[in-house]
Amino acid sequence: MFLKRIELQGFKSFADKSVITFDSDVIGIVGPNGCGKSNINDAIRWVLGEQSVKSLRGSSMSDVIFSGSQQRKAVNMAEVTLVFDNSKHFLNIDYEEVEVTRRLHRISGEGEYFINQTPCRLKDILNLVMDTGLGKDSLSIISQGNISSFAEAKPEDRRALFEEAAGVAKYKKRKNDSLNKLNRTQENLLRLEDIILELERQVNPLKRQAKKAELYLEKKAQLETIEVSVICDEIENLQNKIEILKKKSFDLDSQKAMHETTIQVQDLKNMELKKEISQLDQEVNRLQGDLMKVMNEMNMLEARKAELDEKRKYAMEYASNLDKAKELKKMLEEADYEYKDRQKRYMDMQSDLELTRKQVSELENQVSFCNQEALQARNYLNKLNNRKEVLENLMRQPFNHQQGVKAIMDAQRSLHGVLGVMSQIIIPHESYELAITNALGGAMYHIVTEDETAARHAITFLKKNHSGRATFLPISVLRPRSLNHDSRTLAEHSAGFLGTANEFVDNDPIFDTVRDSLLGNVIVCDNLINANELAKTLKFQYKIITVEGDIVHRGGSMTGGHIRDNSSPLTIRRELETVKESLEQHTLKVQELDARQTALQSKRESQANQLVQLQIALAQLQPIVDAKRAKLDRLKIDYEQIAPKDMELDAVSMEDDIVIKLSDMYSRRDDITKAINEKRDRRVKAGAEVDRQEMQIRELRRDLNILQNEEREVDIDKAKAEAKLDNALERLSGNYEMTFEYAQTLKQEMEDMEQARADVSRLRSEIAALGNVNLDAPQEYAEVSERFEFLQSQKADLEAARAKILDAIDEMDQSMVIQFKEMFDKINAELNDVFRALFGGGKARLFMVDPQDVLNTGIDIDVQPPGKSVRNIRLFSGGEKSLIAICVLFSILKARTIPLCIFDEVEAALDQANVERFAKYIAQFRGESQFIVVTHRPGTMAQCDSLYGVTMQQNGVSQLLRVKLQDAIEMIDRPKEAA
Ligand SMILES: Nc1ncnc2c1ncn2[C@@H]1O[C@H](COP(=O)(O)OP(=O)(O)OP(=O)(O)O)[C@@H](O)[C@H]1O
Repeated sequence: MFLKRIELQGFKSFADKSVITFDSDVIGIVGPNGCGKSNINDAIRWVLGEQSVKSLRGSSMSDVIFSGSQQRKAVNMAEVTLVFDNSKHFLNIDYEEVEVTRRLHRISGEGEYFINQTPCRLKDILNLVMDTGLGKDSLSIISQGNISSFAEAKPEDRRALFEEAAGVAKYKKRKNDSLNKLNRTQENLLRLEDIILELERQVNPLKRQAKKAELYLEKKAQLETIEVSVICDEIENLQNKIEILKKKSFDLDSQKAMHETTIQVQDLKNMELKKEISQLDQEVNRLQGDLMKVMNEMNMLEARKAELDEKRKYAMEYASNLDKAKELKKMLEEADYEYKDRQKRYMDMQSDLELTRKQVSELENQVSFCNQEALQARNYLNKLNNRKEVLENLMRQPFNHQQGVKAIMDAQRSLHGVLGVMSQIIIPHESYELAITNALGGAMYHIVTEDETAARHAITFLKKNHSGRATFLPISVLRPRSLNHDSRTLAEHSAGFLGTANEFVDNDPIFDTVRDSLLGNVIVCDNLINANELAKTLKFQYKIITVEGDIVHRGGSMTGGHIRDNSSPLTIRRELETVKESLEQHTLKVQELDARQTALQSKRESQANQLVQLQIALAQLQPIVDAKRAKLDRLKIDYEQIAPKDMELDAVSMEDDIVIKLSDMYSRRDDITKAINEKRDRRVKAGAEVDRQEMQIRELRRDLNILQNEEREVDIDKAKAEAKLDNALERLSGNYEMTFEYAQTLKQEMEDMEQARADVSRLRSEIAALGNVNLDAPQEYAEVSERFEFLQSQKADLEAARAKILDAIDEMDQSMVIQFKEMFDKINAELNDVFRALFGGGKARLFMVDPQDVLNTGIDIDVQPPGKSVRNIRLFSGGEKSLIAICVLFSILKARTIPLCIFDEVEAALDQANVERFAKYIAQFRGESQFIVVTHRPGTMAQCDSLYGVTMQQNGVSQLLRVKLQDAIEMIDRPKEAA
């Protein structure tokens, strides 16, 4: 005996607490239709965990709670308890007696489960009865419907019964759990794979972006290191330059001040000279007045003397010889005095005349030489002016012979990215113009553009306007060229090597690439012999040019000679500068010569004038001297004729003599004339000095002008340098947020600043070539790849888990196959005997529809009752079908002990004889299994150890009572109402 007791309260028709105590193995439950017998069956299944409302014959779980009747109110809770004897440990629990309770509350809908009055989960109850044969799918609780549906069921549906019998439910459940787990794992894996795929899609582009960003940052850092040093160097150079320019400006200021002072001093001197000239003029005027006075007095004295001489002549006619002699002697002495005086004056005048004549002739020579020099200088000046005009014309129209270049440069403003023509972009160092001209050759007229697009637009422009052709140099695609390291070393150790052509030009740094591309690998040599030698040494790999413009081409061919007009845009600029310089010098020289010429001429004129004056004076004096001489001679003769030999004459005093006065007057006249001449001479000299000074002042003013221009240029250079300095500081603060002082602490010493600049522009173009850079990419990549790796490892874990689950399922499958097959064979072995016993002969056999697939195969039955050939179970009668099902049920009970079987009118369809066979067969299991049989059939009742009657005395409420066999039979036959 397994089930000891059932306690029901509020369950279906059992409104009151009802307790059924079982004390035997075969118990019959009897009663009229609808009294509540099957409700007992339902109650047992309900406690054992039935969840199907349908199989509990309701539409909701609350239908199991007593719903009231005419006399009774509905109750709010249903509770059923089963009490099991577990001394044989059918239930997997250590208790000897097990009490299982289920409770349901109508209002809350809440269900409660208890094992031995301890609350538990439904799952615990299901686990408790699992594989005991008491499961809801087992044949332990069989109703009439189950029996008839067994025959009708599909082979696949029948399988559950055998699985329950084989006790593989736990495997199946575990397998189901494992499969669910597998499904979840599979779903997780799929989800994970989707995410991994998505991440994979992100990872590679992010990796590329991260690499690009790292490259960008690396190049940026390199650029910063180099450019900061380059900018620092630039700033230092500019500061030095500004300092030098400031000093130069200061020097120029001082020079200017000196010039201005000198001009002031010269002006002052000139004023003084002019004052002197005016004084001299006044003095000359005064002297001329004096001269007039002297001349007047002289005339007066001459007249008086003539008068005196007349008087003497008259007196002499009437005087004695002695008196005559005295008088003659006096006259003789006067005449001698006069003659000597005039003679002396004549001689003095003559030597003055000679001296003046010499001076005049010398001055004439000087004037003529100066004239010649001035003429030559003027001619040369004209030539220079003509050349300047030609060169300026060429400078204004540099591309007259290059139609395409001219068209582009005329339209430069409207064409984007056209930067200029090579010949305008680079400026050769002094005396390298020819060399650079020949190094560039035709490339001198190539047009530099920012990039290929600009060049393409310019070419389209030329085509569209039929404006000729031109060659373009897009900076963005040009690469700097240079001598390779070995060649450079060889060249540097060769005679005459001066450098590469790019080292002999100046240009804006933005054109460095173009310059180096065209000139970086062209060598400059001092002369052709050395150029040939060097070409040989370098195996004719490089173009070599000489300072004179001769060329040794790559491969060894040579070009050279003299070009009559060697003007090129590069040489013109220098030539124009030279021409302008010599124009200035020659203009000065001509001015100087002009001033000298004027001074010499005026001096010569003055001297010539003086000479004429002297000649006139001499010519005037000559007859006077002759007359005085003749007079003296005549007087001497007269005196010797009349004067006695021994006559003593008193000494003649000539103190107050008119002759002396007259001589004095003549001397005074001469002195005044001389003084006048001297003053005039001095005036001429002072005039010349003024002219000279004025010329000097003009020169000083011109120099001052030059200094002012120079100062202006210095100021412009200084302003430019300051603007560049501001720009460099701005670059430092704008690009790198650094002050110059801080940048200096980071500055690295660069061996080759040019190389550093080239590196800066190279790095800049490399950075530009990188295009858009996502600076967050490294961080994003790190995060995504970390997540990617994490998910990969999760995937590996899930795959390992899946493999484990699959292994476990495989193991369970194997156990199930073995266990199922064993039980199936056992049942099959029993079936034939049971069949023969219940059918009174014939044979029956269970078989697997697909023996290859034991885990899923349907189970069919092959029966042959005695004397019948029909084997298909579906073709048998209802009773036969029930009996076949009962046969299978008994076979299972024989193959495997089931502690409790509840049969609910399973034999209803059997005839009397079969009922008895059935009932007797049950009796065979007594001691092994307990049977609770709900029946209407007396044959069955007769085999029961005890019988319980279910009545419904109160309308709608079931009640239980123990009855005897006869009472039971009567109970069934009695109508329900009567009961
Ligand atoms: N929740 C409920 N509350 C009250 N009565 C209920 C409830 N559920 C079912 N019943 C009653 O139970 C009876 C059905 O009981 P059951 O099916 O057990 O009868 P039976 O004795 O097995 O009849 P038969 O011999 O015809 O099979 C019906 O009269 C029905 O009214």
